[in-house]
Amino acid sequence: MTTKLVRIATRKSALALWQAEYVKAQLEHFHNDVEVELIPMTTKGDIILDTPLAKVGGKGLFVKELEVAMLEGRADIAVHSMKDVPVEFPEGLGLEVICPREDPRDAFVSNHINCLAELPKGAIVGTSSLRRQCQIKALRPDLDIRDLRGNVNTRLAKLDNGDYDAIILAAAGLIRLAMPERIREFIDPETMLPANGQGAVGIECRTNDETIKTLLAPLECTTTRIRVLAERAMNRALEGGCQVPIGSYAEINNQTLKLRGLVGAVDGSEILQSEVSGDVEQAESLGLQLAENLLAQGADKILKSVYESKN
Ligand SMILES: NCc1[nH]cc(CCC(=O)O)c1CC(=O)O
Repeated sequence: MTTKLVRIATRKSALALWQAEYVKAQLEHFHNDVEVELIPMTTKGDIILDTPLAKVGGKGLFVKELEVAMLEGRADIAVHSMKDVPVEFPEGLGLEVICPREDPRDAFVSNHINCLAELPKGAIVGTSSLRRQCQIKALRPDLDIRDLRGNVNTRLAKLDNGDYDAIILAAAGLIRLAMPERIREFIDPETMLPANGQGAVGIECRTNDETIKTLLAPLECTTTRIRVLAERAMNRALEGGCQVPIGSYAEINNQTLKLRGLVGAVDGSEILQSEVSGDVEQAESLGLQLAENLLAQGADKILKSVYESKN
């Protein structure tokens, strides 16, 4: 029996490494003839840390270098947080597997306040996500939203330093990094719609690499794939990357998929929302339908002004 080598291209942040180690452990669990090697690399998104992400522009800041490594044969797979993965893939690469989803909700994190609703007037909240910003602003126009960049640990350090009264992070990151106690409140999707794909880990590989695809197959989670497919279809139709004020969230009950979506003005002055449901087999077309509903409400005008303000 010859051992098969699987090389994982990964970012170096604690969360990226956790996700790569998770995939390594899963591959080793399902196959006794694989050897898995991690190839940590630095991406453009990791380097440009002093500019608000929304202004950096360019989709896929965190994935490009990993993709080049696979195309050049220096790595076999890349493990991504689905919400950072652009909707389109380069020629020759594809998303092969979507793993089981962690909690998709946003988390309210603070050292002295219990929940979003208890924030005093004028409190400083850290987030650099336009999606989080617009939803918080719509709910609480009195809050002072300030930019917050960096990986999960950097953001927590800035909170602990007293720069903010509270920060908003994906619950999934805190859970995976073994810091669930940091979460004061899981923010209900009714209050704040998560980003498409939030909490899900995806695996990308060369589309013609049958050996790797066979090895990856057991890691797939069908329900997560369907949910994320619907959420991403909406984003794709709105031509939204990850740095836009767009939220989407799919849930499955029996065979029925319920998809909610939102597009908001960055200052929270306008929030468009819609909801569709249908058979799980229709995941992608439900995503398109939802995007159309939002466009009919004027989502294109809001998104256009967001893109223009970035230039
Ligand atoms: N944009 C950064 C990013 N990409 C994925 C996660 C969290 C984990 C996930 O959504 O799977 C985070 C951090 C955050 O938003 O708090």
